[in-house]
Amino acid sequence: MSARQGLVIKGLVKEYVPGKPVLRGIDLDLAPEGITAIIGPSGTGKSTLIRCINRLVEPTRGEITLDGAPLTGISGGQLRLARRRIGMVFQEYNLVERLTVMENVLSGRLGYVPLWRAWLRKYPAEDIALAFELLDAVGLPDHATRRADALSGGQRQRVGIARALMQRPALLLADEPTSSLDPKTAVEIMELLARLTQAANVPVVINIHNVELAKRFANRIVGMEGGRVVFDGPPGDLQPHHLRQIYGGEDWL
Ligand SMILES: Nc1ncnc2c1ncn2[C@@H]1O[C@H](COP(=O)(O)OP(=O)(O)OP(=O)(O)O)[C@@H](O)[C@H]1O
Repeated sequence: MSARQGLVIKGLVKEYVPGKPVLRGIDLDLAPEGITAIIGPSGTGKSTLIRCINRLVEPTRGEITLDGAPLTGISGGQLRLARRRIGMVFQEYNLVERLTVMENVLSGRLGYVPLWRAWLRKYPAEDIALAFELLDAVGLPDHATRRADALSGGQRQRVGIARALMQRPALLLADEPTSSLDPKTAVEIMELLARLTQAANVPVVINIHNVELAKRFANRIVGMEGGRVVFDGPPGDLQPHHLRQIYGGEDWL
């Protein structure tokens, strides 16, 4: 398949409980560049949507393709190959706490490196060079040998971003990457994510609660409510009436 067709989602439905859809038919066509922010109230299915894309959650119906290659309807080795092209940044970082920063970053290559090499910690020299480059890029050049559990939240998320980029992904998913961080660190992490993914030409789909951050950093906002997309457009088009529709009520506006 030719490269760079972006992420295409058609008729995506997810029912954790049969007959009770959480996602009720999502259609999205995302360009292979820029940041798309998914906003919406708690429980509306934002995480479910993100996790259907990399198949951490199994869609009930619908199709998803990345650069023309299917992400749905595949399993085993095919799914492993597809997944290694999708980086993921998590709210709670998901680092291996007792391992060093460097080992955590290198683990982004696990889908590419034979298991025996990973066990023996014999990563190819080019992977190690890239890991140092990324540690530098995320502002942690002197932290390679520190254990992950000795880092602050912001530093952990920097490692999480480096690990995701270590995959040389065709798509980066971020599930509330700033929700555990203080407001200043949250902005710094968003700036970093935006800068590095733009430099690497990697499109990002980010699930985010903070509407201001979404508007500041995303090129496109997808507003969800009740398992459906109710707004889809550039940040400048997102008006208070859309926010009322997405979040309900207006006392909070
Ligand atoms: N593994 C699961 N089994 C059953 N129900 C689930 C599961 N995961 C999520 N749900 C339900 O699906 C709905 C959507 O959850 P999801 O986490 O996708 O929403 P969200 O919009 O990301 O919420 P939040 O912003 O609070 O993270 C919720 O009602 C949730 O309880």
